[in-house]
Amino acid sequence: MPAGATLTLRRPDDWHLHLRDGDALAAVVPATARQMGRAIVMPNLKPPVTTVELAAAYRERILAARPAGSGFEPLMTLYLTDNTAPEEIRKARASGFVHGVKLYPAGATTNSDAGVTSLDKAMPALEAMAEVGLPLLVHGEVTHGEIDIFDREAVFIETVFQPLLARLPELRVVMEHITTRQAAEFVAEAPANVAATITAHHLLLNRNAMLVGGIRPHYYCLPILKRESHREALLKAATSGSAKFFLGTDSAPHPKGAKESACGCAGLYTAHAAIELYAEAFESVGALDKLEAFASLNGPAFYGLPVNADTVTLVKEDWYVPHTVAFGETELVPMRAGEPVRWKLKD
Ligand SMILES: NC(=O)N[C@@H](CC(=O)O)C(=O)O
Ligand SMILES: [Zn+2]
Ligand SMILES: [Zn+2]
Repeated sequence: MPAGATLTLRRPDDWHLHLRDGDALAAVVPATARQMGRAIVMPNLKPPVTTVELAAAYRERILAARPAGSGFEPLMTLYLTDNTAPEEIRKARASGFVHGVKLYPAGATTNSDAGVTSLDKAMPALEAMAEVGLPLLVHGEVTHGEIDIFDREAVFIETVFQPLLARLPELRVVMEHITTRQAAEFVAEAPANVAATITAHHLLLNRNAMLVGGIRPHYYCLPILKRESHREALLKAATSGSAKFFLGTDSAPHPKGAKESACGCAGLYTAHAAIELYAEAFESVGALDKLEAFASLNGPAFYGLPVNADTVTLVKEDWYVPHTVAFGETELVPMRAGEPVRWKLKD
C-alpha cells in the first residue's frame, strides 16, 4: 500500500497476553488498552493464578491500571496444576470473567514450575472443562531433556495433544503461540473445537533473526523461533481465511537486564505495536483483506463472545519504536527498538 493509505478494522482483541503485576503491570496495560478491546490474560504470575479468587483480585488490579476512560476488558484465565479441583472449574465457568484454563507443562517456559507434571493428574479438571465448555489453552511443548528444543512443539502434538483429544474429543482447545508447520497443519485439519493463536513475531521472524551475525537475546522466546519454512506455513495459516487461527501476541515483557544476560529469559514485548506488526506480516503476502477476521472476528467466535463495537484505523506511515520503554523501576526493550514500523495506529 502507498504511504498515507488507511486500513479500518473492527477493534481487535489479543487472545494471549502477559501483563505481569505491580509496577510492571501498570507500565504495560496502557499499550494494550490503546489497541485492543479485550485480552486473554495469562496466569503465570509468581505465585500463579490458580483459583477464581486469585483471578478476581488480579482482574481488579488490571482494571485499576487502565488509563482513565479506557473500556479495555481483561479476560481472565486459571493456571492448571496437578491439583486443580473440578469444583474450581465449575466455579470459573460460573464466574463469567474466567474464559480459559492454561496448561503449562511443568518447566516448559517462564514461571511454569507449578505446571502440570502429567495429564493424568489433571484429568478430573480437564473432564470438568469438557463438560462445562471452558477452553483449555495450551503451551504446547514437551520438556524432556532429550528432545531437541526446535522439535518440542511437534513432539508435543504427537505425544500429548493427539492422545488428549482422543480422550476428551469435545474439549475446546487453543494451541497457543504455534510456531511450526506441523502445528498449523494439525489445527487446520482438526475439528472445530481446536483453534490456535499466532504471534506477530513468529509471522515476521525466523531463527536467523535471532542467531545470524550475533546472538540477539530480545528475539529469544518460547516456543523458540523456527526455520523459514515454518514461518511461511504460519503466515499461510493466518491468512488462509480459516476461522481457527486468531491473534495472540504473547507479548511477554521482561526487564532489559534479565534478557541481556548470560542466561537470558524468554519473551518478546510487542504490545506497543501489535496490530501494526500483524499488518506488516499480512501485507507482506498481499493479504491485508484477511487481517480483520484474524484480529477481530475469529477469536470472539471461538470464545462465544460478541465482536467489539468500535473500529481502529491504521495509516501506512513509518514511525520509530523507542530504544527502551519504562518498566516499573527498570526498563524493557520493545520489538523493533530504534527501527521503523510501517503501519501506525491512529489515535
Ligand atoms: N513466550 C515466552 O517466551 N515467554 C512467556 C511465557 C510463555 O508464553 O510461554 C513469559 O511469560 O515470559
Ligand atoms: Zn507459552
Ligand atoms: Zn505466553
